[in-house]
Amino acid sequence: MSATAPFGRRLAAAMAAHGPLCVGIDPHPALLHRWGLADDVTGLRTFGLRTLDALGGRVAALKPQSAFYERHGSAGIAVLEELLAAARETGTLTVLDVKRGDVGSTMLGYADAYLRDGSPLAADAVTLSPYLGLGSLGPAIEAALGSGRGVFVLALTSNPEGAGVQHARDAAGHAVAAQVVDGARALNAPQAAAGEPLGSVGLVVGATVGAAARELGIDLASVRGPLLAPGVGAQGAGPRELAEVFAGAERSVLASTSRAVLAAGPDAPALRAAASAVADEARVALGL
Ligand SMILES: O=C(O)c1cc(=O)[nH]c(=O)n1[C@@H]1O[C@H](COP(=O)(O)O)[C@@H](O)[C@H]1O
Repeated sequence: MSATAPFGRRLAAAMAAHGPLCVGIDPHPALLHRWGLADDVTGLRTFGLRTLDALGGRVAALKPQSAFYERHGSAGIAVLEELLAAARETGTLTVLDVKRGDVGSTMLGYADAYLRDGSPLAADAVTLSPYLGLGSLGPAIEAALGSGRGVFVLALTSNPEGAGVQHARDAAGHAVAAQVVDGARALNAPQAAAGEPLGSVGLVVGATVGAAARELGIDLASVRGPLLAPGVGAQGAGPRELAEVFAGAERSVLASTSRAVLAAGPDAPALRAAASAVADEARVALGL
């Protein structure tokens, strides 16, 4: 499939081929230590490249967590650039987890950094935060859609603190998260009308959020875009939670886990076995 095919189409094909799992590359200091690596840029580089080597071409997507690269300064960013380039070579989809959100004029800068052909930090998709207003993300969303890339906008996050903001309702009783969902649905409408299996504007909906979507009157299936579901594994969600949270929207779910798989490393077969077990559980839970 061409690299410029829409992100949603490319992701749907990767999920059909490898199962509905994204593995996060989160080089926590404790994981570097566990893998027998130093908490420095050499350790960081080895950690990411070994994970890519073990899982590249075997999971639907890999999600490097920018924070753990940024904590090593510019040398850490260079390692992230190398990892993204190596993933591009293997054809493995990358979701760069940066959770950016700023005024529109500044979003242009982030769009250029992460969503432009030829940028050293270009990924297939990025995570975005809509709390300066979904409309402020416009420049990044336009850049993504114009270059066959995608975005995942935070809607219902996996952390317990998210509810205070995301469940808040406006005077008409419409929850903040529901407004994010409405925006994503509208942005995906042209791709849905064109018959794409998934739109390129995804949402983040934690696998830990329980009945929140239903209680807030949100129809997740109506988004017609991918639903990145972190919280699987270390944050406590498993197959039962995936089935409960995403009932009716199963085909859109990209379950996401980081530490639960990474802790099986650094041995490549052990990493593969861990990822494949979580992918199988997710597939069964979602009835796919
Ligand atoms: O955007 C994300 O991926 C994300 C959103 C969210 O609501 N919750 C969440 O945990 N994440 C990210 O997903 C990863 C979860 O890692 P584990 O808890 O180790 O599986 C981290 O990189 C988080 O920053």
